[in-house]
Amino acid sequence: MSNLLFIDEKTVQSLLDIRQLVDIIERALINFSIKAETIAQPIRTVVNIPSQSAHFFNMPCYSQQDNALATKLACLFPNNYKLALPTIHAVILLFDCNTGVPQAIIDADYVTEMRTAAASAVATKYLVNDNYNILCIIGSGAQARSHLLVMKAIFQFSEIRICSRSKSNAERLAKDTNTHAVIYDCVQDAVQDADVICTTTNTVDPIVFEKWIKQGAHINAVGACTPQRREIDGELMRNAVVVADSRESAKNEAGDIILANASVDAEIGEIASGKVTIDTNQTTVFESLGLAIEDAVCARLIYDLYNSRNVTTS
Ligand SMILES: NC(=O)C1=CN([C@@H]2O[C@H](COP(=O)(O)OP(=O)(O)OC[C@H]3O[C@@H](n4cnc5c(N)ncnc54)[C@H](O)[C@@H]3O)[C@@H](O)[C@H]2O)C=CC1
Ligand SMILES: O=C(O)C1=NCCCC1
Repeated sequence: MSNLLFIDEKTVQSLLDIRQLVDIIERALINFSIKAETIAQPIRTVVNIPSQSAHFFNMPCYSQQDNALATKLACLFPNNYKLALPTIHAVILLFDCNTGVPQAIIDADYVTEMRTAAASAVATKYLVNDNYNILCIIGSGAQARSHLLVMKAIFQFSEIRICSRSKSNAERLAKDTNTHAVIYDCVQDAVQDADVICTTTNTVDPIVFEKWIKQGAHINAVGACTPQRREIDGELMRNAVVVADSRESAKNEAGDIILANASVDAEIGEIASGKVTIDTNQTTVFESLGLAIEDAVCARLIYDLYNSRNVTTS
């Protein structure tokens, strides 16, 4: 194991380009949905830590065409905000596909933030109504930040709204990301007439309701990744066109779907590949659970770029 690399967060940040990231995530989502035989990705295991309302995820994946064999280990500790610590900490372990030799341990906090936003960008590309104007980000944490950065880089919105329970956090996020944003602390007001809504919160109970949103809006529902949590109200989930990153993950992990008794109409990879077509005049929800393949392709890209550029920033 003498060549095992550790690639730190700063180096990861210097290597990843948003457009390239969105492209590889789109390819990964397509392969996941239509070339399933070349990918091995069991449903992730989740170890619960009840004393902290926390979860420890193990997310393994092998993708033949991406030359990627990796697992991500991620901790979700929602109470960390009390300690001014990030809620999610993650590392990816990358292995050589031919020999099983470990190649790298990669700090995956930034990867988790950006690849999730990239998946939302792919969903938005295929599900948003052509005449979109207003983006509304709900939440002001790590995912809110990455979603703002990626959405701004990929789409042209005429108005950006950030909604957070604390207006000062939303203002800070706008300042940090150099975003001219309208700030809200009321979700009902913030989502009114919005064309794209990204929910990026740790809430347990629904915060977005059908009667508040515009018919034909597109929602990237990112925050509710366990069967007990939901961000989107049941009526909206049952009436909208629901697109998931993975049907199997949705069935096992998505509180928004399980608790609403809603169904998944398609996987985003099926739509991006052209296998399934969706009428974008309908209200759509992209239910994002987060897939190990997204992390595996990022890890391979980061490792290859690191070696080709021989970057050392630390
Ligand atoms: N779909 C995916 O692939 C991924 C999903 N996630 C999920 O995204 C969520 C957010 O993650 P981070 O941004 O890293 O967390 P964070 O802790 O940095 O941000 C969470 C935000 O939610 C807000 N919030 C919490 N409860 C709320 C409520 N009841 N109403 C309104 N806002 C509320 C907080 O104020 C904060 O702004 C987590 O629940 C996590 O499980 C995280 C990574 C990947
Ligand atoms: O997909 C991921 O990565 C995560 N999803 C749920 C929360 C922890 C990280």
